[in-house]
Amino acid sequence: SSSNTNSPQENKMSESGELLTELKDRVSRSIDGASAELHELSRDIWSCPELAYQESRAHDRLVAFFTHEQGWTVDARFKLETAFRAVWRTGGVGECVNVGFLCEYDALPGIGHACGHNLIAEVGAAAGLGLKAALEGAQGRLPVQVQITVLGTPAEEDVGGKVDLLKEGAFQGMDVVFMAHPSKEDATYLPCVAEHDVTIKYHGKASHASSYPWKGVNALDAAVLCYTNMSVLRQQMRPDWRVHGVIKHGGLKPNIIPDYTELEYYLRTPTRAELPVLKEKAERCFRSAAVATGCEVEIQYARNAFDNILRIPELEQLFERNGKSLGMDFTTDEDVLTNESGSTDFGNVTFVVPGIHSYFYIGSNALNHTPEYTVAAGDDKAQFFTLRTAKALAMTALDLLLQPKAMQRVKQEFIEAKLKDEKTSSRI
Ligand SMILES: NCCCC[C@H](NC(=O)CCCN)C(=O)O
Repeated sequence: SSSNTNSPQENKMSESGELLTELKDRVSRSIDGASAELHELSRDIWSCPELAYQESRAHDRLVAFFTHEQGWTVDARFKLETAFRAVWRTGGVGECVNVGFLCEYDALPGIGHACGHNLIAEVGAAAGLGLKAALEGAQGRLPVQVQITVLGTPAEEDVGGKVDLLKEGAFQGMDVVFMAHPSKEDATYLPCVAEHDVTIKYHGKASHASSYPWKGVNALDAAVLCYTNMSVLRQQMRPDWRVHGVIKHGGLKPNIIPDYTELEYYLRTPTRAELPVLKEKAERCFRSAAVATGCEVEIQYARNAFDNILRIPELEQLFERNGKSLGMDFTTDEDVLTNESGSTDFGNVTFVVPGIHSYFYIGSNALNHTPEYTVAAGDDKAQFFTLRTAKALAMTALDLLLQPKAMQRVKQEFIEAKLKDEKTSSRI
Protein backbone atom coordinates (compact mmCIF):
# COMPACT_ATOMS: atom_id res chain seq x y z
CA SER A 1 0.00 0.00 0.00
CA SER A 2 2.62 2.48 -1.10
CA SER A 3 1.74 6.00 -2.16
CA ASN A 4 4.17 5.70 -5.09
CA THR A 5 2.04 5.82 -8.23
CA ASN A 6 4.97 6.13 -10.62
CA SER A 7 5.56 3.66 -13.45
CA PRO A 8 8.62 1.35 -13.06
CA GLN A 9 10.29 3.45 -15.76
CA GLU A 10 9.69 6.65 -13.77
CA ASN A 11 10.95 5.03 -10.58
CA LYS A 12 14.10 3.91 -12.35
CA MET A 13 14.68 7.43 -13.65
CA SER A 14 14.20 9.02 -10.26
CA GLU A 15 16.56 6.43 -8.65
CA SER A 16 19.22 7.20 -11.22
CA GLY A 17 18.65 10.95 -10.67
CA GLU A 18 19.12 10.45 -6.93
CA LEU A 19 22.27 8.43 -7.51
CA LEU A 20 23.64 11.14 -9.78
CA THR A 21 22.98 13.80 -7.13
CA GLU A 22 24.58 11.64 -4.44
CA LEU A 23 27.68 10.99 -6.55
CA LYS A 24 28.09 14.61 -7.59
CA ASP A 25 27.99 15.56 -3.96
CA ARG A 26 30.64 12.95 -3.27
CA VAL A 27 32.83 14.45 -6.03
CA SER A 28 32.69 17.83 -4.30
CA ARG A 29 33.36 16.49 -0.86
CA SER A 30 36.30 14.31 -1.89
CA ILE A 31 37.97 17.11 -3.87
CA ASP A 32 37.52 19.47 -0.93
CA GLY A 33 38.95 16.78 1.34
CA ALA A 34 42.12 16.57 -0.80
CA SER A 35 42.45 20.34 -1.32
CA ALA A 36 45.64 20.73 0.71
CA GLU A 37 47.55 17.99 -1.21
CA LEU A 38 46.22 19.29 -4.52
CA HIS A 39 47.30 22.82 -3.70
CA GLU A 40 50.75 21.60 -2.74
CA LEU A 41 50.97 19.69 -6.01
CA SER A 42 50.30 22.71 -8.21
CA ARG A 43 52.37 24.99 -5.98
CA ASP A 44 55.39 22.66 -6.36
CA ILE A 45 55.01 22.60 -10.13
CA TRP A 46 54.61 26.40 -10.20
CA SER A 47 57.72 26.96 -8.05
CA CYS A 48 59.98 25.10 -10.44
CA PRO A 49 58.92 26.03 -13.98
CA GLU A 50 60.22 23.61 -16.60
CA LEU A 51 60.18 24.00 -20.37
CA ALA A 52 58.58 21.63 -22.86
CA TYR A 53 59.89 18.04 -22.81
CA GLN A 54 62.05 18.90 -19.80
CA GLU A 55 59.28 18.70 -17.20
CA SER A 56 60.98 15.93 -15.24
CA ARG A 57 60.31 17.33 -11.76
CA ALA A 58 56.65 17.96 -12.54
CA HIS A 59 56.41 14.47 -13.99
CA ASP A 60 57.99 12.89 -10.89
CA ARG A 61 55.78 14.96 -8.60
CA LEU A 62 52.59 13.86 -10.38
CA VAL A 63 53.73 10.23 -10.52
CA ALA A 64 54.46 10.36 -6.77
CA PHE A 65 51.04 11.94 -6.16
CA PHE A 66 49.14 9.12 -7.90
CA THR A 67 51.41 6.41 -6.49
CA HIS A 68 50.66 7.70 -3.02
CA GLU A 69 46.89 7.65 -3.70
CA GLN A 70 45.42 4.17 -3.26
CA GLY A 71 44.21 2.09 -6.18
CA TRP A 72 45.87 3.77 -9.17
CA THR A 73 48.11 1.89 -11.57
CA VAL A 74 50.77 4.38 -12.56
CA ASP A 75 53.00 4.32 -15.63
CA ALA A 76 55.89 6.74 -15.27
CA ARG A 77 57.55 7.94 -18.52
CA PHE A 78 54.50 6.72 -20.42
CA LYS A 79 55.55 6.70 -24.10
CA LEU A 80 57.47 10.00 -23.61
CA GLU A 81 60.15 10.84 -21.03
CA THR A 82 57.94 13.37 -19.24
CA ALA A 83 54.48 11.90 -19.86
CA PHE A 84 52.68 9.67 -17.36
CA ARG A 85 49.49 7.68 -17.08
CA ALA A 86 47.47 6.82 -13.96
CA VAL A 87 44.60 4.34 -14.36
CA TRP A 88 41.84 3.22 -12.03
CA ARG A 89 38.99 0.78 -12.84
CA THR A 90 35.76 -0.25 -11.19
CA GLY A 91 35.86 -3.86 -10.09
CA GLY A 92 33.16 -5.57 -12.15
CA VAL A 93 33.07 -7.14 -15.57
CA GLY A 94 31.15 -5.97 -18.64
CA GLU A 95 31.17 -2.97 -20.93
CA CYS A 96 33.71 -0.44 -19.72
CA VAL A 97 33.64 3.28 -20.45
CA ASN A 98 37.07 4.90 -20.41
CA VAL A 99 37.07 8.53 -19.24
CA GLY A 100 40.23 10.60 -19.68
CA PHE A 101 41.43 13.68 -17.79
CA LEU A 102 44.49 15.51 -19.05
CA CYS A 103 47.24 17.28 -17.12
CA GLU A 104 49.66 19.80 -18.64
CA TYR A 105 52.67 21.12 -16.73
CA ASP A 106 55.13 22.86 -19.05
CA ALA A 107 56.09 26.50 -18.53
CA LEU A 108 57.13 29.36 -20.80
CA PRO A 109 60.71 30.58 -21.28
CA GLY A 110 61.53 33.60 -19.15
CA ILE A 111 58.15 34.06 -17.47
CA GLY A 112 57.48 30.70 -15.81
CA HIS A 113 53.89 29.48 -15.44
CA ALA A 114 52.37 32.44 -17.28
CA CYS A 115 49.78 30.13 -18.85
CA GLY A 116 48.91 28.42 -15.57
CA HIS A 117 49.69 24.86 -16.65
CA ASN A 118 50.44 24.04 -13.00
CA LEU A 119 46.70 24.55 -12.47
CA ILE A 120 45.86 22.33 -15.46
CA ALA A 121 47.85 19.57 -13.75
CA GLU A 122 45.88 20.18 -10.57
CA VAL A 123 42.51 20.14 -12.38
CA GLY A 124 43.32 16.82 -14.08
CA ALA A 125 44.51 15.22 -10.85
CA ALA A 126 41.58 16.57 -8.80
CA ALA A 127 38.95 15.53 -11.35
CA GLY A 128 40.43 12.01 -11.49
CA LEU A 129 40.48 11.77 -7.71
CA GLY A 130 36.95 13.15 -7.32
CA LEU A 131 35.44 10.84 -9.93
CA LYS A 132 37.19 7.80 -8.45
CA ALA A 133 35.93 8.62 -4.95
CA ALA A 134 32.38 9.02 -6.25
CA LEU A 135 32.43 5.75 -8.21
CA GLU A 136 33.94 3.82 -5.31
CA GLY A 137 30.82 4.65 -3.36
CA ALA A 138 28.57 3.37 -6.12
CA GLN A 139 30.01 -0.03 -7.00
CA GLY A 140 27.15 -2.34 -8.05
CA ARG A 141 24.82 0.60 -8.77
CA LEU A 142 26.45 1.78 -12.00
CA PRO A 143 25.01 0.97 -15.44
CA VAL A 144 28.54 0.44 -16.84
CA GLN A 145 32.04 -0.37 -15.67
CA VAL A 146 34.39 2.59 -15.70
CA GLN A 147 38.05 3.21 -16.32
CA ILE A 148 39.51 6.57 -15.34
CA THR A 149 42.68 7.53 -17.18
CA VAL A 150 44.65 10.55 -16.06
CA LEU A 151 47.22 11.36 -18.72
CA GLY A 152 50.15 13.69 -18.21
CA THR A 153 50.81 15.45 -21.49
CA PRO A 154 54.04 17.45 -21.90
CA ALA A 155 55.04 20.32 -24.15
CA GLU A 156 51.76 22.06 -25.01
CA GLU A 157 53.69 25.32 -25.35
CA ASP A 158 56.03 23.82 -27.92
CA VAL A 159 55.75 20.96 -30.38
CA GLY A 160 52.75 19.37 -28.66
CA GLY A 161 53.19 16.27 -26.52
CA LYS A 162 49.57 15.28 -27.11
CA VAL A 163 50.27 14.89 -30.81
CA ASP A 164 53.29 12.68 -30.02
CA LEU A 165 51.12 10.67 -27.62
CA LEU A 166 48.37 10.33 -30.23
CA LYS A 167 50.92 8.95 -32.69
CA GLU A 168 51.99 6.45 -30.01
CA GLY A 169 48.38 5.30 -29.47
CA ALA A 170 48.13 6.71 -25.94
CA PHE A 171 44.49 7.78 -26.44
CA GLN A 172 43.37 4.43 -27.83
CA GLY A 173 40.26 3.08 -26.12
CA MET A 174 39.32 6.41 -24.52
CA ASP A 175 35.62 7.22 -24.91
CA VAL A 176 35.68 10.84 -23.86
CA VAL A 177 38.38 13.23 -22.71
CA PHE A 178 38.29 16.30 -20.48
CA MET A 179 40.59 19.17 -19.68
CA ALA A 180 40.36 22.79 -18.59
CA HIS A 181 42.66 25.73 -19.18
CA PRO A 182 43.17 28.78 -16.95
CA SER A 183 42.04 32.01 -18.51
CA LYS A 184 40.64 35.35 -17.42
CA GLU A 185 37.07 34.07 -17.69
CA ASP A 186 34.93 30.95 -17.36
CA ALA A 187 33.98 29.57 -20.79
CA THR A 188 32.94 26.20 -22.11
CA TYR A 189 34.81 26.94 -25.34
CA LEU A 190 36.91 29.71 -26.87
CA PRO A 191 37.87 29.67 -30.55
CA CYS A 192 41.08 27.66 -30.67
CA VAL A 193 42.87 27.96 -33.97
CA ALA A 194 45.04 25.57 -35.97
CA GLU A 195 48.73 26.41 -35.80
CA HIS A 196 52.13 25.42 -37.17
CA ASP A 197 55.53 26.67 -35.95
CA VAL A 198 58.16 27.41 -38.54
CA THR A 199 61.85 28.28 -38.19
CA ILE A 200 63.50 30.32 -40.94
CA LYS A 201 67.29 30.36 -41.19
CA TYR A 202 69.24 32.74 -43.42
CA HIS A 203 72.82 32.00 -44.36
CA GLY A 204 74.92 34.93 -45.64
CA LYS A 205 78.61 35.79 -45.63
CA ALA A 206 80.57 37.61 -42.92
CA SER A 207 82.78 40.57 -43.71
CA HIS A 208 84.19 43.68 -42.01
CA ALA A 209 81.16 45.99 -41.98
CA SER A 210 83.24 49.14 -42.47
CA SER A 211 86.28 48.01 -44.47
CA TYR A 212 84.70 45.58 -46.99
CA PRO A 213 80.91 45.67 -46.68
CA TRP A 214 80.56 44.85 -50.40
CA LYS A 215 82.22 41.48 -49.72
CA GLY A 216 79.51 40.43 -47.26
CA VAL A 217 76.05 38.90 -47.67
CA ASN A 218 73.90 40.26 -44.88
CA ALA A 219 71.72 37.64 -43.18
CA LEU A 220 70.27 40.25 -40.82
CA ASP A 221 68.94 42.21 -43.80
CA ALA A 222 67.23 39.00 -44.91
CA ALA A 223 65.70 38.55 -41.46
CA VAL A 224 64.50 42.17 -41.42
CA LEU A 225 62.98 41.82 -44.89
CA CYS A 226 61.33 38.56 -43.86
CA TYR A 227 59.79 40.29 -40.85
CA THR A 228 58.67 43.22 -43.02
CA ASN A 229 57.26 40.94 -45.73
CA MET A 230 55.18 39.12 -43.11
CA SER A 231 53.94 42.41 -41.69
CA VAL A 232 52.90 43.52 -45.18
CA LEU A 233 51.21 40.15 -45.78
CA ARG A 234 49.23 40.65 -42.56
CA GLN A 235 47.44 43.57 -44.22
CA GLN A 236 45.98 41.28 -46.88
CA MET A 237 45.21 38.33 -44.61
CA ARG A 238 41.79 37.18 -43.56
CA PRO A 239 40.98 38.93 -40.25
CA ASP A 240 40.89 35.62 -38.39
CA TRP A 241 44.36 34.51 -39.47
CA ARG A 242 47.35 35.19 -37.21
CA VAL A 243 51.11 35.37 -37.86
CA HIS A 244 53.68 36.41 -35.27
CA GLY A 245 57.42 35.99 -35.17
CA VAL A 246 60.60 36.75 -33.29
CA ILE A 247 64.20 37.06 -34.40
CA LYS A 248 66.04 34.41 -32.40
CA HIS A 249 69.51 35.13 -33.78
CA GLY A 250 70.24 38.54 -35.22
CA GLY A 251 74.02 38.64 -35.50
CA LEU A 252 76.89 39.09 -33.08
CA LYS A 253 78.48 42.51 -33.45
CA PRO A 254 77.75 45.61 -35.57
CA ASN A 255 81.13 45.50 -37.29
CA ILE A 256 80.70 41.89 -38.46
CA ILE A 257 78.17 41.53 -41.27
CA PRO A 258 75.89 38.82 -39.86
CA ASP A 259 76.35 35.57 -41.76
CA TYR A 260 73.56 33.76 -39.91
CA THR A 261 70.12 34.77 -38.62
CA GLU A 262 67.13 32.80 -37.46
CA LEU A 263 63.47 33.64 -36.98
CA GLU A 264 60.59 31.67 -35.57
CA TYR A 265 57.01 32.25 -36.67
CA TYR A 266 53.69 30.83 -35.54
CA LEU A 267 51.18 30.58 -38.40
CA ARG A 268 47.53 30.24 -37.41
CA THR A 269 44.16 29.87 -39.13
CA PRO A 270 40.73 29.04 -37.67
CA THR A 271 40.73 25.55 -39.21
CA ARG A 272 43.44 23.07 -40.06
CA ALA A 273 42.22 22.98 -43.67
CA GLU A 274 43.10 26.68 -44.20
CA LEU A 275 46.61 26.37 -42.81
CA PRO A 276 48.30 25.24 -46.09
CA VAL A 277 46.95 28.37 -47.83
CA LEU A 278 48.59 30.63 -45.24
CA LYS A 279 51.78 28.56 -45.24
CA GLU A 280 52.22 29.01 -48.97
CA LYS A 281 51.85 32.80 -48.67
CA ALA A 282 54.28 32.92 -45.73
CA GLU A 283 56.86 30.85 -47.60
CA ARG A 284 56.85 33.42 -50.42
CA CYS A 285 57.74 36.06 -47.80
CA PHE A 286 60.58 33.92 -46.41
CA ARG A 287 62.06 33.09 -49.83
CA SER A 288 61.81 36.55 -51.35
CA ALA A 289 63.85 37.97 -48.45
CA ALA A 290 66.60 35.52 -49.37
CA VAL A 291 66.43 36.42 -53.07
CA ALA A 292 66.67 40.17 -52.34
CA THR A 293 69.76 39.82 -50.14
CA GLY A 294 71.52 36.93 -51.85
CA CYS A 295 71.24 34.70 -48.78
CA GLU A 296 70.43 31.01 -48.67
CA VAL A 297 67.24 30.15 -46.78
CA GLU A 298 66.20 27.06 -44.84
CA ILE A 299 62.52 26.68 -43.88
CA GLN A 300 61.90 24.10 -41.15
CA TYR A 301 58.42 23.28 -39.87
CA ALA A 302 57.93 21.82 -36.40
CA ARG A 303 57.32 18.06 -36.13
CA ASN A 304 53.65 18.57 -35.25
CA ALA A 305 51.00 21.03 -36.36
CA PHE A 306 48.10 21.81 -34.00
CA ASP A 307 44.51 21.30 -35.16
CA ASN A 308 41.51 23.42 -34.28
CA ILE A 309 39.07 21.99 -31.73
CA LEU A 310 36.06 19.92 -32.79
CA ARG A 311 33.20 20.99 -30.56
CA ILE A 312 30.74 18.63 -28.87
CA PRO A 313 27.70 20.70 -27.82
CA GLU A 314 26.39 18.01 -25.45
CA LEU A 315 29.63 18.11 -23.44
CA GLU A 316 29.61 21.90 -23.37
CA GLN A 317 25.99 22.02 -22.19
CA LEU A 318 26.51 19.45 -19.44
CA PHE A 319 29.70 21.16 -18.29
CA GLU A 320 27.99 24.55 -18.24
CA ARG A 321 25.09 23.18 -16.20
CA ASN A 322 27.44 21.63 -13.65
CA GLY A 323 29.66 24.71 -13.59
CA LYS A 324 26.68 26.99 -12.99
CA SER A 325 25.44 24.75 -10.18
CA LEU A 326 28.81 25.40 -8.54
CA GLY A 327 28.64 29.15 -9.15
CA MET A 328 30.80 29.45 -12.28
CA ASP A 329 30.01 32.61 -14.19
CA PHE A 330 30.33 31.85 -17.90
CA THR A 331 31.27 34.81 -20.04
CA THR A 332 28.72 36.19 -22.48
CA ASP A 333 31.15 38.74 -23.94
CA GLU A 334 30.80 38.26 -27.71
CA ASP A 335 34.26 39.72 -28.30
CA VAL A 336 35.82 37.03 -26.14
CA LEU A 337 33.59 34.27 -27.45
CA THR A 338 34.31 34.96 -31.11
CA ASN A 339 37.95 36.10 -31.16
CA GLU A 340 40.86 33.70 -31.64
CA SER A 341 42.12 32.49 -28.28
CA GLY A 342 45.33 30.72 -29.29
CA SER A 343 46.01 27.11 -30.10
CA THR A 344 46.30 23.81 -28.28
CA ASP A 345 47.45 20.29 -29.09
CA PHE A 346 44.16 19.20 -27.53
CA GLY A 347 42.70 20.14 -30.93
CA ASN A 348 44.36 17.08 -32.48
CA VAL A 349 42.92 14.92 -29.69
CA THR A 350 39.38 16.08 -30.50
CA PHE A 351 39.66 14.61 -34.01
CA VAL A 352 40.23 11.17 -32.41
CA VAL A 353 38.24 11.19 -29.15
CA PRO A 354 35.25 13.43 -28.29
CA GLY A 355 36.41 15.99 -25.77
CA ILE A 356 35.98 19.34 -24.07
CA HIS A 357 38.64 22.02 -23.45
CA SER A 358 36.95 24.50 -21.17
CA TYR A 359 38.40 27.64 -19.59
CA PHE A 360 38.32 28.94 -16.03
CA TYR A 361 38.82 32.22 -14.24
CA ILE A 362 41.56 32.09 -11.60
CA GLY A 363 40.67 35.12 -9.51
CA SER A 364 42.63 37.71 -11.50
CA ASN A 365 42.10 39.96 -14.49
CA ALA A 366 45.67 39.39 -15.68
CA LEU A 367 46.13 38.12 -19.24
CA ASN A 368 47.78 34.80 -20.11
CA HIS A 369 51.46 34.95 -21.10
CA THR A 370 52.21 37.97 -18.90
CA PRO A 371 54.28 38.08 -15.69
CA GLU A 372 51.08 39.10 -13.85
CA TYR A 373 49.44 35.84 -14.89
CA THR A 374 52.41 33.90 -13.52
CA VAL A 375 51.79 35.51 -10.15
CA ALA A 376 48.04 34.76 -10.35
CA ALA A 377 48.65 31.09 -11.25
CA GLY A 378 50.69 30.65 -8.07
CA ASP A 379 48.36 32.67 -5.85
CA ASP A 380 46.28 30.91 -3.19
CA LYS A 381 43.26 32.72 -4.63
CA ALA A 382 43.41 30.52 -7.75
CA GLN A 383 42.72 27.39 -5.70
CA PHE A 384 38.99 27.84 -5.21
CA PHE A 385 38.44 28.35 -8.96
CA THR A 386 40.74 25.48 -9.94
CA LEU A 387 39.04 22.94 -7.70
CA ARG A 388 35.58 24.18 -8.70
CA THR A 389 36.48 23.52 -12.32
CA ALA A 390 37.77 20.05 -11.48
CA LYS A 391 34.45 19.30 -9.75
CA ALA A 392 32.46 20.47 -12.78
CA LEU A 393 34.52 18.23 -15.09
CA ALA A 394 34.14 15.16 -12.85
CA MET A 395 30.40 15.83 -12.53
CA THR A 396 30.11 16.04 -16.30
CA ALA A 397 31.81 12.67 -16.55
CA LEU A 398 29.22 11.33 -14.09
CA ASP A 399 26.40 12.68 -16.26
CA LEU A 400 27.71 10.59 -19.14
CA LEU A 401 28.38 7.48 -17.08
CA LEU A 402 24.95 7.42 -15.45
CA GLN A 403 22.96 8.57 -18.48
CA PRO A 404 23.85 6.34 -21.44
CA LYS A 405 21.69 8.52 -23.72
CA ALA A 406 23.91 11.52 -23.01
CA MET A 407 26.96 9.45 -23.93
CA GLN A 408 25.23 8.36 -27.15
CA ARG A 409 24.59 12.00 -28.01
CA VAL A 410 28.25 12.81 -27.45
CA LYS A 411 29.26 10.00 -29.82
CA GLN A 412 26.72 11.09 -32.43
CA GLU A 413 27.82 14.73 -32.25
CA PHE A 414 31.43 13.61 -32.63
CA ILE A 415 30.58 11.80 -35.88
CA GLU A 416 28.63 14.82 -37.12
CA ALA A 417 31.43 17.26 -36.22
CA LYS A 418 33.96 15.20 -38.17
CA LEU A 419 31.65 14.98 -41.20
CA LYS A 420 31.03 18.73 -41.11
CA ASP A 421 34.77 19.36 -40.89
CA GLU A 422 35.43 17.11 -43.90
CA LYS A 423 32.74 18.88 -45.92
CA THR A 424 33.98 22.40 -45.16
CA SER A 425 37.62 21.37 -45.69
CA SER A 426 36.87 20.06 -49.18
CA ARG A 427 35.55 23.53 -50.13
CA ILE A 428 38.85 25.30 -49.35
N1 LIG B 1 53.35 25.36 -31.07
C1 LIG B 1 53.21 26.43 -30.14
C2 LIG B 1 52.01 26.24 -29.32
C3 LIG B 1 51.57 27.46 -28.57
C4 LIG B 1 50.35 27.16 -27.79
C5 LIG B 1 49.83 28.32 -27.02
N2 LIG B 1 48.70 27.88 -26.27
C6 LIG B 1 48.04 28.64 -25.44
O1 LIG B 1 48.35 29.79 -25.20
C7 LIG B 1 46.83 28.05 -24.79
C8 LIG B 1 45.61 28.79 -25.19
C9 LIG B 1 44.61 27.87 -25.70
N3 LIG B 1 43.53 28.60 -26.27
C10 LIG B 1 49.46 29.45 -27.97
O2 LIG B 1 50.31 30.30 -28.22
O3 LIG B 1 48.35 29.48 -28.47
